[in-house]
Amino acid sequence: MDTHVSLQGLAFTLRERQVLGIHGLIAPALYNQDKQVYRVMQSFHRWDNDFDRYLDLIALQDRNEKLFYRVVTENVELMMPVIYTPTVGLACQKFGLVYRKPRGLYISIYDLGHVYSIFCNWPVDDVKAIVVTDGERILGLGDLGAYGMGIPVGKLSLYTALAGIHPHQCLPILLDVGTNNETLRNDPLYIGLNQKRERGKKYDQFIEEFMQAAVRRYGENVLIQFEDFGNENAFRLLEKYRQHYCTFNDDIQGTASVVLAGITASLRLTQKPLEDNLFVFLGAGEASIGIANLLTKALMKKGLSKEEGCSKIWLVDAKGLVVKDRPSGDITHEKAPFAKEYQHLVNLEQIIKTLKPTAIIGAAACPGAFTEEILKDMASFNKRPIIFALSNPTSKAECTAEQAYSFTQGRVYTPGQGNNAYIFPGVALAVTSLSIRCITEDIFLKAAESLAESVTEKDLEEGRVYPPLSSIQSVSLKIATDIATFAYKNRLALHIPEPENLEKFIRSLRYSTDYESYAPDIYEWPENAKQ
Ligand SMILES: NC(=O)C1=CN([C@@H]2O[C@H](COP(=O)(O)OP(=O)(O)OC[C@H]3O[C@@H](n4cnc5c(N)ncnc54)[C@H](OP(=O)(O)O)[C@@H]3O)[C@@H](O)[C@H]2O)C=CC1
Ligand SMILES: CC(=O)C(=O)O
Ligand SMILES: [Mg+2]
Repeated sequence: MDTHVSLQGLAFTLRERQVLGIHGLIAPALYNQDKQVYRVMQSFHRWDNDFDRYLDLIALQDRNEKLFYRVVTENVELMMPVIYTPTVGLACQKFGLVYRKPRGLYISIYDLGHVYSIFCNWPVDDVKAIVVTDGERILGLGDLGAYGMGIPVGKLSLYTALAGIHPHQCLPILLDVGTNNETLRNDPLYIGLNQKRERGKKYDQFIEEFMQAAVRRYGENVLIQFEDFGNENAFRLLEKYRQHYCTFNDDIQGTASVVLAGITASLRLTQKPLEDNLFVFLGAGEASIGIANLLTKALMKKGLSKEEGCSKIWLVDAKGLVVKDRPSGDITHEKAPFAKEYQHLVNLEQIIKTLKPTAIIGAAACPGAFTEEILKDMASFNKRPIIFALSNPTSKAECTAEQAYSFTQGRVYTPGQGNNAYIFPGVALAVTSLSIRCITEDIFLKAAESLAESVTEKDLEEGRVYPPLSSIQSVSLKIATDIATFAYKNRLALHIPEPENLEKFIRSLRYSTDYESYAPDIYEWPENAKQ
């Protein structure tokens, strides 16, 4: 009963209320969806903090999904920071409080051997996209174990809100292998397994079984987006599965694409060709290595060799500058191509003074690492320094936009959010609409080009290197269409016949927030209920 009553609420017509047997169970007023939107917005603005707004919105998502997506799609700039970063970070930290109605599947290490049967408990048969996490590196907040479920839920909400992928075709999954976060394990509200993280062979078996079960249940075309896995597993699992499954790692590949797009757009302001730039990354993890690799690919497209491309990119990790033969040894396989023959500097201010980069990119979750001195130095070496502070949530950012503007003596512009949310919904839309089974690096390069093209001269004048969030739905559609065109040219799209007009085809598949009719309405609306 409750499901029916809340599904459309006061927007049920009189006839629908009678046919469904819910007449009298809701107040007599007949609302249309516009009026419901008005009520939601009143409620949204009543709160004085975003966490309460988050709770309000996810309660609406549970109650009336179409209304939820209508308000989010119409108010992306206002609502994205609430249902996604930065508020989703806080929501994950407090997920024991947030957890009411489970949205998505929880599969634990104890389900090893029967993971497929857990998939079969999910009541939807035509899932097209899964976002999965094991909760080990939730944004820059570290290991949040089962509390990490907020991330797949938030990401998939954007699949629908930004790309129009049907919500019932999206499945958030939390793989619970324990947590090494002792505070959480002692938290009486914790909802996950109270044990340390499983690692090694058993973990790998679990992931393998998960991948196989996902395909067995939903077919080989099901998209599996890895999100917020710990560094060690993220790279390994991407390498292991990228050729054989329809999968990508958003933190590595989606981030790479969004940052490459931002850099490409920035070059229109600095008027410096890509190959004349020098990049220093703070952090040499999933985000930084992903960006560095795609940037190298873009440099190679400009005619540089791989070595020449890598020579433009310097990494700084927890042990300082990534150089060959440094005392601590440990240059991982991913960092190795970027390790230089150079002295081992550890202090970032000193590194910046010595290397004089044109661009600095922060993805180390070290708040405030781009100090006043670094920002001032960047402004002294460059007329228009390129500064990306990527770490999430905002409390972990290397600097604020305001600091970047004031310490570089620049004008104050409208800050944007350099977030992979500009990329993954468009990629997912192309992949799920046209059955692209292998998501290659070239697809992320194409997505970056497409996103950079969406940046207008007006955006640049206003200091934006990304389109405004208010246009992100049309940007996602353009990215999807450009990827689709590329995929057909390169025999990556399996949907046949190839649609004549790709944009029209993709658009036609998109989710509508209009209500379904549950019964033909034989009654006229009373005059006083009309809007
Ligand atoms: N804006 C966006 O779209 C995205 C933002 N991010 C954000 O980027 C951040 C990093 O994510 P990710 O790369 O996946 O995380 P990882 O855990 O993979 O990498 C973190 C990196 O930071 C380095 N690091 C840690 N402490 C220091 C320090 N004191 N000085 C220098 N380097 C340090 C680590 O060094 P070492 O290798 O030595 O351990 C590691 O290389 C997070 O805050 C995340 O939210 C991530 C993806 C997308
Ligand atoms: C945005 C994102 O994916 C992250 O910070 O992990
Ligand atoms: Mg992430």
